[in-house]
Amino acid sequence: MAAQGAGSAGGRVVLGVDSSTQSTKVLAVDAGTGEVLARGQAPHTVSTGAGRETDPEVWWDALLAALAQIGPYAARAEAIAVGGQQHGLVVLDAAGKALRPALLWNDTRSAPQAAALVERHGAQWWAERFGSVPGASFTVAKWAWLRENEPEAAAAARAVRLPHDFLTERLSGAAVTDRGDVSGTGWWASDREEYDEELLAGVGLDPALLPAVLGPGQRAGEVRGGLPVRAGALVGAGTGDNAAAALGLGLTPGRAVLSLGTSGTVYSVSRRRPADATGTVAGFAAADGGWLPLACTLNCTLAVDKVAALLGRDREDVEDGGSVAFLPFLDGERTPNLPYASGLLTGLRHETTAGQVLQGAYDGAVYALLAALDQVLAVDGAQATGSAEPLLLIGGGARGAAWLRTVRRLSGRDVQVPRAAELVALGAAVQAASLLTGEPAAEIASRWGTADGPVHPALPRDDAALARLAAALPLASA
Ligand SMILES: Nc1ncnc2c1ncn2[C@@H]1O[C@H](COP(=O)(O)OP(=O)(O)O)[C@@H](O)[C@H]1O
Ligand SMILES: O=C(CO)[C@@H](O)[C@H](O)COP(=O)(O)O
Repeated sequence: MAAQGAGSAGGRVVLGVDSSTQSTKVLAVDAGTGEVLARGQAPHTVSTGAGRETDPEVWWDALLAALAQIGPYAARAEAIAVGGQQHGLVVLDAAGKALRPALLWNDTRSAPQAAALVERHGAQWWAERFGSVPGASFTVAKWAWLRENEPEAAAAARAVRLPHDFLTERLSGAAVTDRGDVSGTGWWASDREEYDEELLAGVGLDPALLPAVLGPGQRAGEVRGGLPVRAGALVGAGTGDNAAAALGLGLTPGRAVLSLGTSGTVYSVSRRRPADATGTVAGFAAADGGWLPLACTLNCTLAVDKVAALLGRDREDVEDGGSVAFLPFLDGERTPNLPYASGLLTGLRHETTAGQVLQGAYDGAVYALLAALDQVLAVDGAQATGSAEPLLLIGGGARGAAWLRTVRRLSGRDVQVPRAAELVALGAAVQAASLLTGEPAAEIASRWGTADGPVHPALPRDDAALARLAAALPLASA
């Protein structure tokens, strides 16, 4: 499609979708100004107990429900794109029906398979070839788990997808993914930017079952008939949720994002391909052609909300002081790689208050993310000039005063909170608008002012709290 530029964008409607762990959000956005015209949201159900699973039909129904909430904008939209939770394993039959619920990124049952894959090839091999050392979250470990535990489901698979691919295919009929999301599978070689057939053969996955990988700016196709979105509207390639938010923010090297949602993530964009053999920093690809070094935790807003509920307190009802160290690893942990860990509370005294325990959970939830911040920024290396720039704080937790104060206290950095609340959906809308007008995504994000918002000045860094957490960590690994 020929580039039309900003002038042609005014008054035209694009849709951005965020299909994350807990819910689907849809924004209808004016492609010219970035004004959010309407918003829809519908919840997902996630299994509890040993695993974390969601039936992909739940995502599709939630997308339809969220679209129903945006009134006439669904039918008016000229383009749509989907940002989705990363890594999830979706196995489909020949008719496109899920053979079993999707195994989600925060399902740690695949930890032994991840460890075996790293053992088989070595961490250095993984880092150099794939940019990441796979942990339990990576799709390749989930596929290995499925083959070992439910071989009949693996054998029956006629298509293997990521969550956002599943939705893109339902919208357009196209079996595609993008380089951002595919980089979290563990079977896409980031050094060559293609599926790694040797690795796929080793894990018994036929490459024919995988979607085609679209490059930046490529489109998946058009919306098929019979859906609430106008038939013929353009469908973007979509991407993983973190890559979508980076697109939405118009992120440039040297600026870091801290996202507080079901997962905690810290990331930046880089012109250099990441290859961290320690496994702390995952070497994802960005949706615009660059790279997205990222560290991710399993225990963030849900863990802190759970602790608040256990204490019978509002999530904002925190108190300073005291001597506790709280590692809220309620779901096991990914950063650091402790999939079998559980929550750990140390330093309790008679004078400890419930508010201090709750504050301890906040501290423990951001500790590892802030520890990885410099490593994430270092990937772009000498060219990264803006490491003193404010941290961008996004995700549901960015709406909370206690989260904001915790990040300022433990990072010792200025923190900027974009006024735009839904950066993943907005990033998907940026991709859709870029497809429609032919403008680069970064120009659209800049015109829309997506990162604009107040900057909260740094607080003196609470080194005592950080030291207590550092001392507690070896106990969680025991
Ligand atoms: N006003 C708020 N203050 C603090 N936390 C909030 C607020 N609103 C939502 N949250 C948190 O945000 C989380 C959801 O964040 P979100 O980024 O939407 O998650 P996800 O993308 O993983 O589905 C909830 O678990 C909740 O704890
Ligand atoms: O696994 C990762 C990143 O590698 C997670 O960030 C998922 O992409 C889920 O995101 P949220 O639902 O928490 O936004």
